[in-house]
Amino acid sequence: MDRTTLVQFIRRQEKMTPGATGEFTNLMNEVLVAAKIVSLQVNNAGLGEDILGMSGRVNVQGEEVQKLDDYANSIFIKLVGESGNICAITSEENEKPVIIPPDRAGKYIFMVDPLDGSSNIDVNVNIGTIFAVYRKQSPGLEVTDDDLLQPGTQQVAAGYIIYGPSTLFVYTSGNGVHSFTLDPALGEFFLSTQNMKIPRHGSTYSVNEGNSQNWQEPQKNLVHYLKEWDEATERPYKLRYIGSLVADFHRTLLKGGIFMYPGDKKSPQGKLRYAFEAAPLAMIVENAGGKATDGKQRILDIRPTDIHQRVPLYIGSSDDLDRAHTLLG
Ligand SMILES: O=P(O)(O)OC[C@H]1O[C@](O)(COP(=O)(O)O)[C@@H](O)[C@@H]1O
Ligand SMILES: [Mg+2]
Ligand SMILES: [Mg+2]
Repeated sequence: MDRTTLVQFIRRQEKMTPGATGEFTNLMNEVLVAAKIVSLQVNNAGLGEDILGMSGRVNVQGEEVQKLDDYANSIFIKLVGESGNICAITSEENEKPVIIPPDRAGKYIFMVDPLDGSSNIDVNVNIGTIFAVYRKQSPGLEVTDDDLLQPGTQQVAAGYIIYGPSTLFVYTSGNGVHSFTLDPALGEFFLSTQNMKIPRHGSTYSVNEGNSQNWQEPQKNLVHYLKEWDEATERPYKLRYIGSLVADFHRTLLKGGIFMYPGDKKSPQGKLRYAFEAAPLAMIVENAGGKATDGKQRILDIRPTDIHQRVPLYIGSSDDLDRAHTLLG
């Protein structure tokens, strides 16, 4: 393993940006410290402090909040919010944006799904954090919708952390996708893979087939096609579905294939959130040579109208996405 640390790597990349002031590196340093703290808690969940189970709260999404959701949310908001580089934070767990007082604010905006894969917290299956960084767009000190509701193309950086057998930090700032592994003994993330590229096509599809009775016909036809035997077009695909977006996406990034969370008759916009899940992963997959759409349009081109907007998500290998779009019509 390369002994380049995550901060060294980010500082080196930022230095290549004309006029860079080091603020971005400072911000990312707070993100990775928050990730280390959450990783410690996740890896020791069940030991000592009672961090498992429900918090008794229901969030703006109408979902029961687990204690680890709340814990991760508080850690990222506190550390990133106090970095001095942020003017606002939006979180899947907070109905309203957290606005930083102007005397302690900076030029970036941080958007976060602090704990992704909540249904897997108490069964010791991979969970994670997904985040995005934007620049403040509006002039002056006030934070406006122009700052909070930006299309994914405006992301300065995006990344995710996977907490599990090893804690991985995967990240892009538009110059390739790079992964870092946490050395728990040293408490440091070290570079493990530079310039990750997703295979042009894979052999797995990833979707919750339990929802199939609510799918529209084109979605049903697509999954039926993927499951049919046809050696000439390398089918059938194998089904792999963990129920943690970060883990299903990470496998797709490494092995190729397609992950889908479609809209359906009950939830036309699907389940996943644009700002905290779809847009960050879309920036990553495109920087790795893959594609991400809502079944029709490029995810990154969508301008959200609400910070908690949901969007159908099709993401993965370029050939598999092209095949899906042909069948979805
Ligand atoms: O249980 P379902 O409907 O298949 O949904 C699974 C999806 O829900 C999620 O857990 C939603 O994310 P949160 O856990 O952050 O709410 C994704 O990680 C996962 O892909
Ligand atoms: Mg999530
Ligand atoms: Mg979450």
